[in-house]
Amino acid sequence: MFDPPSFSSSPLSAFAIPPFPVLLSSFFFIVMTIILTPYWSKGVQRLKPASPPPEKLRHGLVPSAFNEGVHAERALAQLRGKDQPLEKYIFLSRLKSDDPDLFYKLCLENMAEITPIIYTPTVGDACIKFSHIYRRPEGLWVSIKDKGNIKNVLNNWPRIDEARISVVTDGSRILGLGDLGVNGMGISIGKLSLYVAGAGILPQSTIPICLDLGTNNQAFLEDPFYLGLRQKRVSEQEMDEFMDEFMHEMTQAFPKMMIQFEDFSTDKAFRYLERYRRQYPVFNDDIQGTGAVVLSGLMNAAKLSSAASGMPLNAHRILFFGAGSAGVGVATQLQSFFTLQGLSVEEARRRIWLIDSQGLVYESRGRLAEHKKYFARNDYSGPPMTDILDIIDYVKPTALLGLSTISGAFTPEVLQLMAAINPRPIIFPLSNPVRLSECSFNDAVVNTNGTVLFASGSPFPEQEFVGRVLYPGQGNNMYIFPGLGLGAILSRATQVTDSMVEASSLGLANSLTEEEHAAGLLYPRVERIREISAHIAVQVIRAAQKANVTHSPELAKMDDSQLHALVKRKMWNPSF
Ligand SMILES: NC(=O)C1=CN([C@@H]2O[C@H](COP(=O)(O)OP(=O)(O)OC[C@H]3O[C@@H](n4cnc5c(N)ncnc54)[C@H](O)[C@@H]3O)[C@@H](O)[C@H]2O)C=CC1
Ligand SMILES: CC(=O)C(=O)O
Ligand SMILES: [Mg+2]
Repeated sequence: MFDPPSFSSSPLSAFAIPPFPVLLSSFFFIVMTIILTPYWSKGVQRLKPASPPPEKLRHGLVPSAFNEGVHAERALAQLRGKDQPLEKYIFLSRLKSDDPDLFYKLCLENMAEITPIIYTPTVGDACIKFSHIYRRPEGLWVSIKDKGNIKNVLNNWPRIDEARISVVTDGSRILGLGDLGVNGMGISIGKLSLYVAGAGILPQSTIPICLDLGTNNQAFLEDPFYLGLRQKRVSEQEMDEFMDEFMHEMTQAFPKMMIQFEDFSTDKAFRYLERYRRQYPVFNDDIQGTGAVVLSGLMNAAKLSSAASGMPLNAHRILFFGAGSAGVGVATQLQSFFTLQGLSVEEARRRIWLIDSQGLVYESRGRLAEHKKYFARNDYSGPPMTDILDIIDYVKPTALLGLSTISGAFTPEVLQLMAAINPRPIIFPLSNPVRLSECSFNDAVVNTNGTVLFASGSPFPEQEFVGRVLYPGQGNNMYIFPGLGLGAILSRATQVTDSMVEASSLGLANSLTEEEHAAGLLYPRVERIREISAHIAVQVIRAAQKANVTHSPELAKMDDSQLHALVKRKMWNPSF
């Protein structure tokens, strides 16, 4: 019998000289490796999915008549073929993870159609059902159980060096829907999709973050599908300790990160904005972003209203229905509407009235929450005034702004009374989502005989009235945060100052085209969001430079047109 040669019989066999055939084949292998390596490595590189692979390599992997342009139309037809908004949301969410370029191409080309699906109002339903429609991980989850170990959780993020912007929620007040616990992740995801679509932020530099600090939503605690901790919300002290660690570790793990706080319940919204805003680049979208977007729309509306009434701009009277983080945030920002007209800050404060769940907010009413004190009236001391009609009669507002979450609170009588005292009443029902809006556009048009200057938080369709088409404005912070965030990132701002927020608002207000002004719009058309965000980003960068909070000396040397060109160049575009 032939015995195969043994190379392993002695401990030194690994060093023994192999027989000739083996030597020959090894030599052949080495030569071929040297010759072919450049081709193989090129081939491997060419197979990388970073840029679309050449058509040749796709041969056989796609059907013969496949064409990207037609495929985009196909995807849009698939989207439109779905009946329910939530099905559309799920379809788009899947598309975003399968093919981000196609997803963002569709967003950019169909902003007015897609924004209400990935954002308000549908994102509200998606958040309510988030634990039921959940498919795959997206974003970063940090829970109270991670306290003391947050650093390691953050370091698990796969693209740590690229991270530039995060939207952080604790889910305690999602839109006007209350405490949705970790289901709030949907709002962080939705806002960041708008950062990408609206301002060209690189998709891979965004991190949606949801903090799991328990929930007081009993139905969720009992729901077997609920994705969060089964415990009530932690105490204020425990949350403070958690937040201090979280914010510190965020800046350690992601030193170039801008942080947007989103949909924290009112007490926490004010608390954590105040606690961190001078230490980290952070802003609160509900307080500051909403303030900026409403200031902008109000500036445009007040001009039209004053043109009809002859009333000077500084004589407007603003009544807020709702005095939470959004109401008080907007009221604070609106003071600059009056100071820009020459009033002192104190005079500006006196142009503003608040209503909360107990009626008109005034000093002698009794104990007031801290955030309401600044705007509490000292010129009324009678019995509590609780009826909105009585309050309108007393204040005689030119503008009525709703941030209350009370659906239908602006009844036909309220709207008619506003129209009776103003040739062009300003009515902004800003609560989200649509079903919580204080009134619909149709109600506002009909009950003011078409004179209303209208903006809502969620979108309403345009209306025909007496042979004219009337357009509703969308007074939503989505017009502000993409440009504000982009400006802050590009200037490497160390803080988001009040002046940067105000600059974003003025930038938005003066971004309307002549055609938009002629159509009576209060906000630019959403299809122009990229252009608007670029314009806002330039104003924000300039404000950051003036406030001396930037780390980008090269931008300071540019004139405005160079800076604008740079901002546009920096915007990511889907390649499809
Ligand atoms: N359009 C936009 O861009 C934005 C809209 N919002 C919306 O604003 C709404 C309020 O948000 P937050 O201020 O954070 O909520 P919040 O719950 O802190 O404030 C609600 C306010 O409405 C008052 N209110 C409740 N019931 C009332 C009643 N029956 N009569 C009079 N006042 C009543 C409350 O006292 C409270 O002052 C939400 O629907 C949210 O979606 C928030 C941020 C941005
Ligand atoms: C739009 C938004 O931020 C909100 O409704 O909370
Ligand atoms: Mg919000």
